[in-house]
Amino acid sequence: MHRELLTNTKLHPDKTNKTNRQAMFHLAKGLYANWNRREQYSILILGLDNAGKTTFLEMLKKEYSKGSKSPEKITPTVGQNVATIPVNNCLLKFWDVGGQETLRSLWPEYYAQAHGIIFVIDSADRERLEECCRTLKTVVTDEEVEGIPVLMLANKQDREDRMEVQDIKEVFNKIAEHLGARDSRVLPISALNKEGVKEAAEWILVRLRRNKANKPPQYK
Ligand SMILES: Nc1nc2c(ncn2[C@@H]2O[C@H](COP(=O)(O)OP(=O)(O)OP(=O)(O)O)[C@@H](O)[C@H]2O)c(=O)[nH]1
Ligand SMILES: [Mg+2]
Repeated sequence: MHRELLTNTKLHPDKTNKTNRQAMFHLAKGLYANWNRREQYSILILGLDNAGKTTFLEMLKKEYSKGSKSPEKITPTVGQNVATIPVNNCLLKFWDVGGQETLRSLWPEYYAQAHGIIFVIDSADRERLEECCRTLKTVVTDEEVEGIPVLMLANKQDREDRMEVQDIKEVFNKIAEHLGARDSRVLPISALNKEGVKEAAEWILVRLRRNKANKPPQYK
């Protein structure tokens, strides 16, 4: 019986070669696919309406990939804008959601999937600084956001009526104390002039990678 089976399964030398070649091909294909897979992190862009979130995202697209909207075509976000952008051999999937007060109740829906948060501040909007602080506090004290890196962007640095970066840092670093051991930073940028945009993406990517063991990326 065994002998019969063996005899029956004995392959013709040509067939063996073909089978081996096929196996090698599939192995190589699998290895290549795995080797070629990139880490993908999701980043949530938050901040009050008019802070410059969508402008920041469009400028990121301009910096790292093709096809971005020109600033004059950007309108207030009612739903969400999603863009996956390749940065330093990784993929950053940005979720830009509307900042109007009525839309902020939707933010927590995104927390669970976020590997990091970018909070955009309008450096020229003194009147809403208090509202901005309150909003950020609500975000960073949410337990679903616990442990993930938070980058605060003091945007619109090109405006003459902007608040001093040092003053903004003082206010927002106090809130960042809530972040405990988490990585956080205030960076000055001008989304409109594409200044500081690349630095922001690189800063957050380093922190996302550092936090990889706590919140693993997806592989794409
Ligand atoms: N001067 C200046 N204006 C900016 C800058 N970034 C954005 N703006 C302007 O601010 C306004 C609002 O920008 P958006 O990007 O739509 O703001 P948003 O945060 O996405 O707003 P919502 O979608 O309503 O939450 C637009 O008129 C932009 O051109 C900047 O760096 N400097
Ligand atoms: Mg927007």
